[in-house]
Formats: sequence, C-alpha cells, structure tokens
Amino acid sequence: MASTASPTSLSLIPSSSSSSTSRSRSSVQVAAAMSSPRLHSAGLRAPLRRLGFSAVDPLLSLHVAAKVRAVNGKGVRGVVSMAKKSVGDLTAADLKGKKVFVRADLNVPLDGNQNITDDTRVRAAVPTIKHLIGNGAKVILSSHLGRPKGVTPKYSLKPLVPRLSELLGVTVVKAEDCIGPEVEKQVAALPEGGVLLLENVRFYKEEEKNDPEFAKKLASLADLYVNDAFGTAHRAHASTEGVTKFLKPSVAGFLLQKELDYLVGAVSNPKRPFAAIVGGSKVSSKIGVIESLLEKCDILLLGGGMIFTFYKAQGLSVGSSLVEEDKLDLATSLLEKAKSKGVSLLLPSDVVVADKFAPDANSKIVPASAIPDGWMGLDIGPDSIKTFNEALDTTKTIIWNGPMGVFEFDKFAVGTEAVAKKLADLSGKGVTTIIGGGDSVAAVEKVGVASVMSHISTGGGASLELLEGKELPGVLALDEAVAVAV
Ligand SMILES: Nc1ncnc2c1ncn2[C@@H]1O[C@H](COP(=O)(O)OP(=O)(O)OP(=O)(O)O)[C@@H](O)[C@H]1O
Ligand SMILES: O=C(O)[C@H](O)COP(=O)(O)O
Repeated sequence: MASTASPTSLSLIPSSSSSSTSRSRSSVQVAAAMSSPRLHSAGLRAPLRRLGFSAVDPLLSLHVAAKVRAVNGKGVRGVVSMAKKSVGDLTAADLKGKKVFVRADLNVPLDGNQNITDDTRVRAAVPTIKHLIGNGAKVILSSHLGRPKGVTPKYSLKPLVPRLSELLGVTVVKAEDCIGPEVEKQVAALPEGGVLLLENVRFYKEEEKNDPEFAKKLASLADLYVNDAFGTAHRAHASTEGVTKFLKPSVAGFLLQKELDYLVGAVSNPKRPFAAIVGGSKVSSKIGVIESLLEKCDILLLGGGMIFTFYKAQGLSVGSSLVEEDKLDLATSLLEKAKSKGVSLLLPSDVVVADKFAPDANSKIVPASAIPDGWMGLDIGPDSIKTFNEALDTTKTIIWNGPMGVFEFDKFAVGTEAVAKKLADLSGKGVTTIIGGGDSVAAVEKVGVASVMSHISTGGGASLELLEGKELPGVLALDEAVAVAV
C-alpha cells in the first residue's frame, strides 16, 4: 500500500562520512523531512557540529529538513527541527472559523464528455482538506486545469465538484470566478467546515505571470494559506508563490509534504543498496536527473530511447534507433562519472528491434552489439530484464523515472511492464519503491500495481525538477518553522 506516513530522510552527513556506505541509515536517522532552503543561515551550524555533523547534503539544503533526529554510533545525540510549517501543525484553535486558501493541483484528465478519467490528484488532495474542515475551517479551494488562454469553458473546474463532494462527504459549492464581488459573497456565506471551489485560476493571465495585484486579490479572500499543489510547485505563479506574500501563515499541505519526503528525503537518505532506473525517450531531457542520481545511487539502470546514444558513444551500431548525435560526448562522460563514483551502471544487453515505428511492426530480439541496419530498438530484451531483475533483487530502495521502451505499443511494452511488476514484487518484500512521475506512473497503472508501490508522485515536471536537485518556488515560498533542541 502507498503509505501516508513520513519516511525518513537524510539531511545531515556525519563528519566522518566520505564513502557511500558510510551514508547508511545506521549512522543517521531522520524522523521527518520538509524544506529549509536557508538551512545554513538558520543558526544551525553550531548545534549540528555539536551533534557530530559537519556537512549538509547540498540537495537537502535546498529542499528538505524537518524534525531531524540525529543518531550516530553513540546513540541519540539530539533533535534538530527544521521544517516548513505544515498544515498538520494547525489545530482547531488555529483553524476554527478561519478562511483557508488551499491551492491544490486538480489538473486531471477529462474525456470528451467532461468526465474525470483519472481521479488520483483529486483523491490526493483530500487529506489536507479533510483536516481543515474537520477542524472547523472554511476552505477556499483553488486549482488550474489545463493551459487555457483566457476563459475557456472546457477548462472549467465544474466537473470536479461531484467527485470532490463525494470524497469529502460535504457538498462542495462552485464559484463562477476566482476573484471578485460574487466570490467574496460566497466566501462570506461559507459555513465552518464548508468548501468553496474557485473557478480555474488560469482563466486570468495574471496567474502565470505571478502578478502581485492578482495574488493580493486571491489572498484577500482568506486568513491563511495552504499549498498542497505538488504537481504545480515548480511554477512560480500567483496562486502557488505570489499569494504567500500576503497570507500568513503559509504552510505545506500533507500531499506536498509526502512528495518531498519521498522524492527528496528517501532519495537522499536511502536504505541501501539504492537503485535508480531511468528511461524515457531522450538522454537530453534526463541529464539533470541522471547526474543528480549518480551522486546518490549505488546502481543505475538505463532503458528507453536514450540507451542508443550510449551505445553509439561506445562505438556500437544502432541501426535507425533514436540517437542524439550531439549528446555522444555527454553519454561518455556520464559513463565515466558513474565509474568514478563507484556506481554500477547497467545498460541493456539485448534489445527488441522493429522494422518501423508502429504497433504492428515486425520485431526481433538482438544483442545490443548487433542491431541491424534499418531496424530500430523499441524495447529492452529478455536478457536485460533478467539482469535488471537480479540487480534490483539486491536493493532496498528503488526510484524509477521513464519507460524502458515504447510502452504505448503493446508489442514493445514488455520491458516496462516487467520493471513495474518487479517493483511491485519487491515493494511487497519491504523495498521502498518510488515512481517519479510521468510515463512510468502510467505504466504502473496499466499493469495494475500502483497501489502496492511505496510512493507514486502526482507531479510530472515537479518531480523531475526535484530529482534534478532544483528548487521548487511553491515550496520555497512557504513559512519555515525552525526550532533547535540539542
Ligand atoms: N526505444 C525508444 N525509442 C523511441 N521512443 C521511446 C523508446 N523508449 C521509450 N520511448 C518513449 O519515451 C517516451 C517517454 O519519454 P519521456 O522522456 O517523456 O519519459 P517520462 O519522463 O516518463 O515522461 P514525461 O515526460 O511524460 O514525464 C514514451 O512516449 C516512450 O514511447
Ligand atoms: O500536470 C502538471 O504537470 C501540472 O498540473 C502542471 O501543469 P503545467 O505543466 O501546465 O504547469
């Protein structure tokens, strides 16, 4: 089952640590994780030094750190608490009767009849809203849907109302706008425990421009702010970032917190061995992710269209497979980096090749070193699946981003589905399995194993940026709760 409990995360590296093995959880355990971009300036250096820690993981210094229980060989030495304020810290005393502006990511897929075809993001938004209404708050719920240019009826949030009402157990009221006098009246009429869903915030171009006046108008509706829109946290928009300048406190929702816990916390403080599986079409779109993961993982498995650039860089012929000619040097340098870091980087040993890019193409399995002219690799082969499975069997943490082949065509979905099944199997055996958004999520859902993974990210772009080690403006803007007890 996907757990809602916070996993651990490493934010501190013991002063004695230098090798990857010394970064094991036996040396440091961390009770929870959230963001603290100003870790270094938060007056924490001295207490950390007293705890025996001299360095801070660079990625985590940008994004993470909450209640950190530092444990080393000598036992518990103290507690360092560095957190973004969380909605979980707000009680009935803080919330009863208060108007709370909640930014969620309800950007769900709709079919031609405006029916929700995947309600994952709606379900993921529920714990935060329930906490708020359960404590007597009045929730003003905001989201974008799609990328409308101005008011566009097909991007209205109206189709969300029935499912939200059902999941929350309250009748959600829908506003026709997201600012203005009518909305203000509806807010004034909200009872304690009520939910008002604002219209698509991107109907105003000011949203994506992060216009301060627009942010101010949104903020004027409420007393405090909760950001739970992980999928949009990489956007500095008025409702994700601008609004925090006018609403205090501005705190993180449960979903945002959980995503950070896994995508930053568990990835930076993995139970080892830690494997990363990276696939997808192009190496150019995954450079940042691969480079960042090479700093942390013990095993890196590569699949998808990007492998042919690596093969070609090694002097192999790749037929008519996808290749990025301008990234050959980069592929070579990534291979060298893996070697120098002691990371075991596995490229598929065999591939499924096709005579055209089509679901009904003729196909055959060939060694990676023998791709015939005129044929293109569209999936990893059975030997590679076996080798990947054996490597994964040794691990305790796995993160996966990007399919192993053209999984949209059933004939070339075998490698991707095999990885999904293997992760499901290992998840059942206690391995932490994290699916980092995008097409790998679709693959896991297609195989029907989503519910057994430790964590499936609700963000595509946001999860990629986090895995690359980038800062998410929607997280950085939230209030910090810094306390130190040593
Ligand atoms: N061998 C291959 N040749 C060509 N395309 C491939 C190959 N293997 C995988 N792909 C394609 O890669 C695409 C996914 O790549 P992408 O880099 O977008 O991955 P992702 O990160 O999972 O997705 P997203 O960008 O949606 O988050 C899929 O559409 C898949 O068909
Ligand atoms: O679906 C997403 O990735 C998020 O909702 C963000 O949407 P955007 O890419 O249109 O900003």
